[in-house]
Amino acid sequence: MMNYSSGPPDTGTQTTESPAVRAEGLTVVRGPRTVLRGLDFTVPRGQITGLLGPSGCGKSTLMRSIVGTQAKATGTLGVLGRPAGHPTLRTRIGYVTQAPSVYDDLTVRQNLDYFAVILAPGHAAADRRHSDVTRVIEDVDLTSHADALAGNLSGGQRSRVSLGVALLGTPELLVLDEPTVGLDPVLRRDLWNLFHDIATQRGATLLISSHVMDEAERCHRLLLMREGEILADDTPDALRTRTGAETVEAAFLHLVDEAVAAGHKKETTR
Ligand SMILES: Nc1ncnc2c1ncn2[C@@H]1O[C@H](COP(=O)(O)OP(=O)(O)OP(=O)(O)O)[C@@H](O)[C@H]1O
Repeated sequence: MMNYSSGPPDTGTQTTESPAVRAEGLTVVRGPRTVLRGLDFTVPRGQITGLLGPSGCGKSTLMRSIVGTQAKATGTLGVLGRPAGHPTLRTRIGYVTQAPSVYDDLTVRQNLDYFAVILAPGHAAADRRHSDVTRVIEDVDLTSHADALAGNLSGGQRSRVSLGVALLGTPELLVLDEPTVGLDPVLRRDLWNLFHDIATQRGATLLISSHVMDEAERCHRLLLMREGEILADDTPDALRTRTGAETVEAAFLHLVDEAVAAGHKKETTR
């Protein structure tokens, strides 16, 4: 069960400076394991925050907590000024999981039409739905496949249909779990350009997970994770400067070595 405390009361007068996400002591237990260990962090509004770390470090669990679908999460977790999982957040957050959620027996356009009707039902919204769906198909570069069955698409194309669904409602917060896995370099570049457009032109906040370190360089801020803990919460530049490393990847490895050394030190002084 989700068991977040709500944090400071939501006054409905959040300033643009208040972070999109604020976590204090966020802890998640999955099965016998404590997967997130008392995390404190913020995700600033209108920027791209990258969530990076090795496979199994807890990135998806953290994202599921933010979108309100993670069981056994405790601590304080505020999202867009509400406790995570609050019903009013449903239309304000777009979430794309690693497994594409598309209907194989519908075409790309039919998939998007279906979700567009859920977001904006009624005859009066038909024209808007049509233009939204066409815009999104262009955004995710699937115009030439708009009438192809989703079941006949490649893995990367199916992921882009899922991303399109999340972009339909012009959400304030987009949570994207490894959206570029399996994509070729040109598509990855185009998608990152799209992410930047969404942040700068629409003022949306994006939280994007990846374990590809070169993608870290494209983020405004980074949360670097390891084994359920946050190793660093900073800009790519500040991380490189702080560690004296040339790349974020080298900075991350430096921080891992530091954390391991600190762990050893703690063990030997016990
Ligand atoms: N249902 C579950 N029961 C117990 N442990 C789980 C369960 N699901 C995930 N875990 C564990 O939680 C930890 C974090 O998993 P999570 O999926 O959040 O990692 P991740 O960083 O997103 O990994 P990846 O990059 O491979 O997707 C992992 O060690 C995993 O084994």
